[in-house]
Amino acid sequence: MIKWFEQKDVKNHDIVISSRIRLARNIKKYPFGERLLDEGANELLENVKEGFYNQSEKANGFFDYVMIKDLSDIDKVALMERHAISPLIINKKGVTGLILSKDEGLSIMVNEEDHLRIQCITTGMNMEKAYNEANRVDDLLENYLEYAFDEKYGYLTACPTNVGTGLRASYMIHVPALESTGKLRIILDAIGKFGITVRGIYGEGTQGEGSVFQISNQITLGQSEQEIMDNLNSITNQIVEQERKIRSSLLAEKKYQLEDRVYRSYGALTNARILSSKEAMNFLSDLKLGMELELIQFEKEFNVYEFMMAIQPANLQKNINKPLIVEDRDIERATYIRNNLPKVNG
Ligand SMILES: Nc1ncnc2c1ncn2[C@@H]1O[C@H](COP(=O)(O)OP(=O)(O)OP(=O)(O)O)[C@@H](O)[C@H]1O
Repeated sequence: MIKWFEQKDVKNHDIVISSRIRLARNIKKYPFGERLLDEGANELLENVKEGFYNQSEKANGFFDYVMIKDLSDIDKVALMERHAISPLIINKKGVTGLILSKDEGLSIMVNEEDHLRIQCITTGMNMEKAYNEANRVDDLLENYLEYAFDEKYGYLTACPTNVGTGLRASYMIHVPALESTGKLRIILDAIGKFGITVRGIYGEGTQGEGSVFQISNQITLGQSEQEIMDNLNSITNQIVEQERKIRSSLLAEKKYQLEDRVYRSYGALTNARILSSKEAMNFLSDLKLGMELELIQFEKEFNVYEFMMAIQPANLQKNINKPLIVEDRDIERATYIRNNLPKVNG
């Protein structure tokens, strides 16, 4: 089955890498957060699993279930690098579980910050699809489990910042033109006023890498799901428009400098013997931009974002099938890229 990030031809796919919806839900009969002890957490996990698999006739064969503690450290981090689980659940002590669709687009994290974190990721700018899918799983679980819900406040959550809809909508964007011209900072400062926040490539507390960032709603209370998504869509459309405008003017005014940067990055990727993931991300970001502006063409089609994930520390170790210390990883990363990057045309 193809993964969510392997799908193509979705709106604004060049700039918007993916759309994500996550719903925070809790079950009424269990204590929230740290107050939930292992016994209750185990029972809750079994309940969720049973509820999900019994009600979704398609679940068997389309979804995998694992306890996070049963995964190796590399597998955990590899899933995080592919955005299937959050950094938080990796380090969380206690009983935590994951139900994950084969395409890795739909997941239910159990006993993360909240009892349930339902997440759907789709490729490109397609929040509606992400929302519909997450909603379907939410309805299915709600048939079986009694959620903690208050008439006045909405869904109750472990952290008050998620109360209400419990919804976070987010777009992962690649904005090299805005970043390199210093305009990104200005935009990011301004969008806070509209209740939108910017996070790094792996969410809260992480940095942007290779000009990839995530923008999401901060407010979950006092707005409907549709309002939250409309607000984020309108800001994202403006960011996409600005990024396109700057790309066009760079192309018109600094084509050679841009072309030079793209080819230097290609040169480094195909010749370097040691590459950190940060360096590789920056070079790949230049290639992505170069391809989209038709400054560079490859002999065969390739998805730069998929490549960006493949060279992250844990996924790299999985791809070459051996554990490595940092120094060796940087050498293997350079080798992996040299061996797998397609050749340029002409
Ligand atoms: N648009 C997106 N596409 C792919 N992955 C995403 C996207 N947005 C967020 N993620 C991933 O979701 C995970 C959690 O991100 P983040 O911490 O921002 O969200 P959260 O679930 O809302 O958490 P919290 O409620 O603790 O703030 C991270 O691994 C992040 O990379």
